[in-house]
Amino acid sequence: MPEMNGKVAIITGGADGVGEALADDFLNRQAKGVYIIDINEKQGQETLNSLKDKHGAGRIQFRKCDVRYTDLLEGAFKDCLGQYGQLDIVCNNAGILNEYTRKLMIDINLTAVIEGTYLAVKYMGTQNGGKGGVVVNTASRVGLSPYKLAAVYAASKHGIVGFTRSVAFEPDVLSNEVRVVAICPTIIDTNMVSITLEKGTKYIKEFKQDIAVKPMLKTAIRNTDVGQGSSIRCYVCQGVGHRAAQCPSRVTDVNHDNGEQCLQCGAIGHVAKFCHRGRHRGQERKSVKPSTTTGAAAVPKMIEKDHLLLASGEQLKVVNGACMEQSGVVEDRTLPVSQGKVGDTVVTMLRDTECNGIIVKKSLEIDTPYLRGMVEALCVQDPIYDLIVGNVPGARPPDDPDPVWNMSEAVTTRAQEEIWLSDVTSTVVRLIEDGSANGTTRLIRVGKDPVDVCPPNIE
Ligand SMILES: NC(=O)C1=CN([C@@H]2O[C@H](COP(=O)(O)OP(=O)(O)OC[C@H]3O[C@@H](n4cnc5c(N)ncnc54)[C@H](O)[C@@H]3O)[C@@H](O)[C@H]2O)C=CC1
Ligand SMILES: CCCCC/C=C\C=C\C(=O)C/C=C\C/C=C\CCCC(=O)O
Repeated sequence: MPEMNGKVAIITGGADGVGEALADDFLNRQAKGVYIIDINEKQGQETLNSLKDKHGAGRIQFRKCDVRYTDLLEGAFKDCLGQYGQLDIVCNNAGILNEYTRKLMIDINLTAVIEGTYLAVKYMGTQNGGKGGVVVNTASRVGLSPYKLAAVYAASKHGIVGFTRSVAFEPDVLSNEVRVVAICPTIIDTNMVSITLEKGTKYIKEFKQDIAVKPMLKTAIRNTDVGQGSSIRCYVCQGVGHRAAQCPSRVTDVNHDNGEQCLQCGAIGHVAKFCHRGRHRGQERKSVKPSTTTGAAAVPKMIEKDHLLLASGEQLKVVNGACMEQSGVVEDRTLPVSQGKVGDTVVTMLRDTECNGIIVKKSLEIDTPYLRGMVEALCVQDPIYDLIVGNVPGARPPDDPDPVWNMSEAVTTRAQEEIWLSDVTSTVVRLIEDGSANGTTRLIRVGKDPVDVCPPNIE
């Protein structure tokens, strides 16, 4: 994939599991160099050799280092820069799950991630001779909500999430042109799972009961030999005897070329979340028609798996399938979900690239990090979020919310309003309660266009 072309990445905890898979993926995407840091020398050498066999010797390095020692970690950063002359991406990924060694776990999972982030700013920052770059901190699903079977681990991951969300907007970090993001995966069948269930927690029985009632998680670890030690197992295909880096099934996975049709640009060979064509040109996307022209036919009736079933019978994929549990409950905080305001009401909003309109419960004016001003909107009784901002003119891309937007200070100056509204003046729309017996909300189009009332049963 071209976007990694010529980039150099450091990956901590890269000898195994998620880090190893990241290394392999970056190399497949034509990264210029991947520099693996890991405390496990034997595993590191093994991974180094297998990645060299696969990708060639010059593009992969391994350095034994315990991330808890910041001076040693800094030595590795310097060595990487010496080897490749540049650094563009830092993945602070090393982590453990052991509820019996609490301080150690916080040191590795949280403190080392914090130090690794500041080292990344120091060595990639534009004010320090670098070209800027990206920091990717590996948190977890349990960094976003409580997890009673691994409380200290969950605390360390909550710490990563809180730190990442804060440091990303630290003035020094912004001015150095370093982006800082976190990833929050749910359970992945790496050695971490088998090791944890062997000696990292006393709640093995509870964990097994937990996953037994969660089909998605059960699938994710379906072949883990709990308590059988750490035999080499591929977490991609679940097969024994090879690692993810050597997994034959990864070839298509890495290229995202599985014959599926992209909902954004219509092309075959990639899915919407990997679509680059539509990325900053939301208006070209064609998965959902603009709201006011669709009327009742486009009103979502119910969620079925990862689709909205429309009254017309049409099915629309509304958000990434990964966020839909089989129960139909949407719960994935890794989506671009933010707080926003509709009038004076604080709402949870989703910046949804699979949608071309705006969906609100009731709205006159919105104020969010992705879009502000009067909007044309589809009114739905129970949307999956109070406010969904699709690919309407003026909407910022999901990975580029307004960095200075602050909910508590969300006030609009007249000058700002004019700028924000410049794109939408032809169809300024008001949502009103029509006061009819059934309480139906109607869309009333005002502004430059003649007044036009949408079908009454739009809910
Ligand atoms: N496996 C899972 O279900 C999930 C894992 N994660 C996170 O993903 C990250 C990677 O985990 P996995 O690949 O699953 O585990 P893993 O155990 O397969 O890999 C972790 C790597 O980190 C290295 N490491 C541990 N302590 C270190 C230290 N002090 N210094 C340097 N390297 C060290 C290990 O040697 C190992 O190679 C961790 O931060 C973990 O918390 C997040 C969500 C789910
Ligand atoms: C208590 C034993 C946990 C063993 C799992 C091993 C590693 C997990 C690493 C994580 O980061 C955890 C990710 C997800 C949590 C696992 C199950 C969560 C069930 C969460 C839920 O209730 O949906």
